[in-house]
Amino acid sequence: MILSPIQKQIISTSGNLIVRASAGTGKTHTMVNKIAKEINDNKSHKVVAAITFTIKAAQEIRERLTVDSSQHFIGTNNSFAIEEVIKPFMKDVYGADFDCDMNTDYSLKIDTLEDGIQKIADESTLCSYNNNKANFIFELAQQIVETSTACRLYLQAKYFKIYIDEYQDCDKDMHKFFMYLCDKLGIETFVVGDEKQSIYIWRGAYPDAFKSICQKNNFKKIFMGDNYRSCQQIQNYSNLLCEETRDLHVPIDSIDNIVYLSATSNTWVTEVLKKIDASQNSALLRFSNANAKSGALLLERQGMEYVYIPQTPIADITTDSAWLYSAVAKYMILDQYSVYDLISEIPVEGNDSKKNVATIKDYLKNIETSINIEDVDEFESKIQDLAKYLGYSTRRNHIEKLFQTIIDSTFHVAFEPEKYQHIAITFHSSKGLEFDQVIIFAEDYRLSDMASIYNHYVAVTRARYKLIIVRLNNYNSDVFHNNITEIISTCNLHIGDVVSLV
Ligand SMILES: Nc1ncnc2c1ncn2[C@@H]1O[C@H](COP(=O)(O)OP(=O)(O)OP(=O)(O)O)[C@@H](O)[C@H]1O
Repeated sequence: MILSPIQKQIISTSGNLIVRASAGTGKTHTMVNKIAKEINDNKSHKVVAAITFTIKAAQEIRERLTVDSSQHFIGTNNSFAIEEVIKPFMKDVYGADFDCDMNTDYSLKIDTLEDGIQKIADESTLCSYNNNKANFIFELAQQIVETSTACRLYLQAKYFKIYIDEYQDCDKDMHKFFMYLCDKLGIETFVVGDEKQSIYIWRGAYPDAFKSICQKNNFKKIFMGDNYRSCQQIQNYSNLLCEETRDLHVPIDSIDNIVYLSATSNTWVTEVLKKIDASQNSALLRFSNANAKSGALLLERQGMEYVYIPQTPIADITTDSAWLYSAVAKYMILDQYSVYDLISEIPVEGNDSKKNVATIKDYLKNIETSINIEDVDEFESKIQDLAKYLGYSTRRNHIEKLFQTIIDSTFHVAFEPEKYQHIAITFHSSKGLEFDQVIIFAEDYRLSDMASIYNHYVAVTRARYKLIIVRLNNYNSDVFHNNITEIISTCNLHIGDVVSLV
């Protein structure tokens, strides 16, 4: 892929930099190229930290990097705070009692920093606050970095640059921590994100933090607006949703790529199927799993095979063994997933895994045998053997969820959604994905606040060339309709100028 001039400019800009990147602008591609270049140019012994929100995104960066990244930290924001600050330096601030191995379990809740610290002392477990607007891990990491000289010297001596992806999803505590590393410790920082794609405000994400970096004098700013994914009409529609991008609207001749379809709950399926090209892929994106599931069923009944991609029982596990459950499930379910794939998922940021392939294979064979005889006790003990070998702890209820995920084949599609041409999922799980055609429902986006507008923006920008917005005859759809009409009218346009009304 040839880099665009703006992508090249981002790669060659040194120093602190914030990139505001609209959907489909190739931000991951650009960040990976930038990291590779700056690692190559680096003449010191120092390394970089590439920080993302999910293990999957971190793996994607590691896989895409064309340079040796084994000495560098590539991992999630939480693992950075835990592995680089809390685990090594907690004892420096809170005493030798904290020189211990720590697990994480974010389903365990506490109310205060003191309670959380006590939990670490008593159970060696890092948990999370009941109040999801506050972040225990990053509050603790902040305390440690501010108090421990050794911690500060360590970070300054080790890192020449920190890259943070999806910054709009950072909460206040993460933002404070990362800005401390940048402003107080002088570690060069690159952040990329898009406030318009902030779909986690409900769980503490604070897009104003991202916007506030744009006001900082010590950061250069670049805006990426060229969407390589969506056709011009879909770009226009998405750009009209937020004030900052409204001036990117480009007049076009045809408005057939977005269909705004009024229907009833009895007629929408027939009407949608008239507009969908069966030979191209498509996704039905809904707010709730229940609606995604029932929508897929209705579409399927009328002859188009839509596969509902469910949330698996293991998806809500929040301990640090979560990756292991997911990897074991993939190993058992997917033909193409090998022991090497499982090993590549071990979250050992900055270090190559030293685990023995043959040993892991033996453990996996034992697990497979226990599944074949459907013996959950035996399964538990075999999972425990593997987890212990890899240095992880397990819980009975999590193992039961894993067992259920593997033996109930209805969950298997969730491990290879790309195999299916037409899928139905929640729009939260569509983040980062793209489809030729996307079907959404007006009732899922009231557009009465920024959180709802951002949700709509993310869903809309998943589409390459066709977007179908279904307007059912109900109150929420009417609220959507009134708000979208008003938003579009602020640009002196009428809804019929922007979408094709059916
Ligand atoms: N310079 C380029 N030339 C052509 N295509 C590009 C270029 N950069 C990115 N693309 C393509 O644009 C699409 C969007 O890229 P990518 O998924 O990396 O964007 P993104 O910014 O991460 O998107 P989002 O934030 O919406 O998930 C991809 O299909 C990618 O291959």
